[in-house]
Order: sequence, then C-alpha cells, then structure tokens
Amino acid sequence: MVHLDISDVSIEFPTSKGPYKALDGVNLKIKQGEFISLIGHSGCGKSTVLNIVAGLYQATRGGVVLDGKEVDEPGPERAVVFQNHSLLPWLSVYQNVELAVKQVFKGKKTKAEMKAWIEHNLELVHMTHALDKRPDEISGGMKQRVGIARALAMEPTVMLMDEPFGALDALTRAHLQDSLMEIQSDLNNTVIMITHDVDEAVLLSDRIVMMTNGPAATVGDILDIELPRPRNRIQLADDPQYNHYRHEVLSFLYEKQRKPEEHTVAKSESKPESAQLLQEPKDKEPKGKESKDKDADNKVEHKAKDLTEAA
Ligand SMILES: Nc1ncnc2c1ncn2[C@@H]1O[C@H](COP(=O)(O)OP(=O)(O)OP(=O)(O)O)[C@@H](O)[C@H]1O
Repeated sequence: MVHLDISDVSIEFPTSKGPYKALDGVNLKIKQGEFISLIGHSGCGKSTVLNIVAGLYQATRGGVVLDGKEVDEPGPERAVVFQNHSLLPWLSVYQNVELAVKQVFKGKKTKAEMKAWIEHNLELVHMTHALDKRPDEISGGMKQRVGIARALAMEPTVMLMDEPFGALDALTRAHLQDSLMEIQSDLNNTVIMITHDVDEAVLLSDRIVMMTNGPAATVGDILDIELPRPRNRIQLADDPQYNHYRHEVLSFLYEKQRKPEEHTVAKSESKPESAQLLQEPKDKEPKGKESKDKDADNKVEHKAKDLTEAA
C-alpha cells in the first residue's frame, strides 16, 4: 500500500495581478521509511509542496493521503523542521522539547515517562549536556539539533524538513547529516527534505525528486539512488556511481531546467557545477556567541573543503 500519496496536486495563490499557479499536477507516491529529497531552482515550489503535505496549505486541485487518510490540516504525525530552528527563546532546550511532547503524549505517558522520552530524543542528537541552556546560549548547529529532537520526540510518521541544514557551516552540516542518516535508519520514519545542496541530496536520499521551474511547476524527473547504506561521505567521494548520480542532478538543473538569468552567471563561473547557483543568499546568523563559534568552525571548514576538493 502507498504510505504517502501526493496526487495531482495543483495550487493557485491569489495575487494583486490575479491568480498565480505555483504547482500543476504534482504526483508522488512515497513508501514508509523512504528518504525523499526535493530539489529545484529557487521559487519553483518546493516549500509549497511541503506546506501542502504539512496541511498548512490546501491544494486547489488534487490532494495528499497519508496512510489512507486525507491530509487537510496540520497533525503531529507530520513534524516540520525549518531552516531557522524556530525554538521558543524563553524556554530551555529541555522545555522546548517538553512542549511538543506534552502536546502529543499528555494523558498517554506518565510524567516520568515523558521526562525519559525527552531526554532520549535529546540524546539521539547529542544534546543532553545542554538541557538547561536557552536558545541564545547555544550555537546554530545545536539549535538545529534541538529542532530535530523536538520533531523526533513527536514520533512523527513523516518528517518534513525545509532546508534543515541550509544555514549551517559545512562541518556542522556534515555532522548533522550523519546523525540524521543514523536516526532515520533506526526509526524508519519517512522523510521529505528540501535541499539546494546536490551532494546532500545524493548522500541522504533513496530518491531525489527534481522539480521543473515555475510557474506551474511539477515533478520533472525522479532519480533512484541505489547506493548501499550505511553511506560514508569520504568513501563516496571516489565512487563512480555516486558521481554519476550527482552529475544527473546537476545536468537536470543546469541543462534541462536552466533559468535564463542563470545562463550568464553560469558562463562566468569557473565551476559551472557550483551548487551556489541554486541558492538565494541565506539570512546571516546574529552576531554574538554563534559568530564566535562560527569563526572557529570556519577555519576547520576551510580544511574540510580542501580535503573534499583534494579527494
Ligand atoms: N502564500 C503565497 N502567496 C502567493 N504566492 C506564493 C505564496 N507562497 C508561495 N508563493 C509563490 O509560489 C512560488 C513557489 O514558492 P516556494 O516558496 O514554494 O518556492 P521554493 O522552491 O520553496 O523556493 P526557495 O527555494 O527559494 O525556498 C513562488 O513564486 C512564490 O512566490
């Protein structure tokens, strides 16, 4: 049986210039435990797809069915992780996760069970050392870990992740990608993740769903990633199959779906493959502790980049 069925989904947004058709006939059938990445140029409609699956937007035509039940509102079985961690700043790490756990398990777990469950999920993302810290006292990568723990603690059937690692430095991103792969293989949740990072998509996914440019965006192509798990990024760097998948995604994005304005940029790039072209500028992290952490991390990040490029 299909676990998550996105069927003929189209959506129109009302705008001052009339209705804008963002998606047209998006079809995708997802199996339990599959890791799906959505990739496509900025503004093509990836977040809109995610928001429809989350129940935050209603499709104008078609719809989403999860385990035989139509999705028409948000629900705890579909947890969302955003790029900017979205923790409540006045609550501690523990309390941020507790809030979600109470929502889902009130009356079903005892106080002691809830406490153990919160700690277990923070343990999964290696954050038990900072239970009493508030979000402004921890780094961006740590906040993102807490966001993931909060989502996992809701025991969702489906994790919806909107560029969860997009604002992080390369090293932190790599650590979190590895943790996510481990957690997902243990828990077998279904994941739909939006990313602009081709390597991230190939490394993590069972299938990469490549979207056409909008308006009226749809699924352009689907790539099955048949690399054995567990996957190791260092070993994969030299793997011809990995590089073939990477090339397939890049060729979809830069040849089949190239945007006119990117043509000139791509020409002037020394590396036309640069995944940067896919990305809008990211919000800068606030100055303070995080930026100090980042300065330190950046030095390591450069080394990590050198290593990757040398590989
Ligand atoms: N609530 C809305 N009202 C009007 N237009 C919208 C709304 N939400 C999204 N859109 C439009 O729909 C299109 C798809 O937006 P969406 O955010 O899904 O793209 P995206 O692929 O996630 O982009 P990015 O990669 O930049 O985050 C865009 O043209 C956007 O302007």
